[in-house]
Amino acid sequence: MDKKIGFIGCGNMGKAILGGLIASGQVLPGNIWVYTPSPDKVDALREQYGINAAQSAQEVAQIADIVFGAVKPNVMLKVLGEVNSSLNKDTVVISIAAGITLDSLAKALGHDRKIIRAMPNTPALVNAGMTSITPNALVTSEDIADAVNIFRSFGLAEVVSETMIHPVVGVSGSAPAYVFMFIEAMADAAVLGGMPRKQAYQFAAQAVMGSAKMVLETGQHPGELKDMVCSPGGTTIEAVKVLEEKGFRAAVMEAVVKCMAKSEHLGKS
Ligand SMILES: NC(=O)C1=CN([C@@H]2O[C@H](COP(=O)(O)OP(=O)(O)OC[C@H]3O[C@@H](n4cnc5c(N)ncnc54)[C@H](OP(=O)(O)O)[C@@H]3O)[C@@H](O)[C@H]2O)C=CC1
Ligand SMILES: O=C(O)[C@@H]1CCC=N1
Repeated sequence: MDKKIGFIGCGNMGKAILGGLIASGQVLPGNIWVYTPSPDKVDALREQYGINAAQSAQEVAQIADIVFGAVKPNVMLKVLGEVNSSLNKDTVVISIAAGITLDSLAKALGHDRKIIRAMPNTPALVNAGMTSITPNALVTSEDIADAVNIFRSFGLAEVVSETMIHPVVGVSGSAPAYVFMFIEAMADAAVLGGMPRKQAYQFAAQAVMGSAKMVLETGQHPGELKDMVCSPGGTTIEAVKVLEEKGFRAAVMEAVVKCMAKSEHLGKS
């Protein structure tokens, strides 16, 4: 793609997108402009990836065809409002902020602006991201195809209606955090069993990745795949019983429900 891509803000999530995009070869580093308020952080990104360090958010807005707003939700509308007059007529603005609706983005940017609300996740950095894309009515099918290509260059991406955004945050945007906790806990137990820590993380992470791949690639129900592991009178069913007794599934569901509720609350505040 020869479009110019801009990042206003480039912390944990912005860096994951930037790193994934460059690794995919879809966009050349020379076609990417990044601004963050700390010059040393932009310089570090320029050294690591060879991108252009912008002096201001306005500079990114002037140059880029597609501008990522990758700042925290509490400053997103202010930051985008301040660069609005620097954007070109056809620029597509992609906000990745949790809880910031297309409606509030249009209020900050004007109702004639092409806006996409996206919800990515940090595995973008290792080519395994999952992103939802929700365009407003002004975004053309060509712009949508560009956005889908960008997000698919480092994982999976689906266009969804804005009503799906809270489940998306719960089941993919925030989900890496719960999965990392699960990996950490399994590895801690393996360490308790005598395994060296580094090896424990490798075994736990590979088990999670392999299991996820089986769900995605076999099309079989997760319960069926679980049953395939549980030998009668074996080791696994002992572990499964404890997870059921401790309310593992209910805890995960409750956590995701809380996450969705917070996403909804952010959208109203
Ligand atoms: N982290 C995640 O897993 C996910 C995050 N998101 C969304 O991504 C967004 C960013 O989150 P995350 O990357 O975690 O946050 P970070 O705090 O890691 O990054 C925020 C970035 O914004 C920059 N920034 C702060 N103030 C301004 C400003 N006034 N103008 C321009 N840039 C500014 C920061 O620069 P500096 O460091 O120089 O202050 C930093 O680069 C949020 O809206 C969040 O909802 C969405 C999906 C997943
Ligand atoms: O915790 C958050 O608010 C952001 C949104 C999704 C993942 N991280």
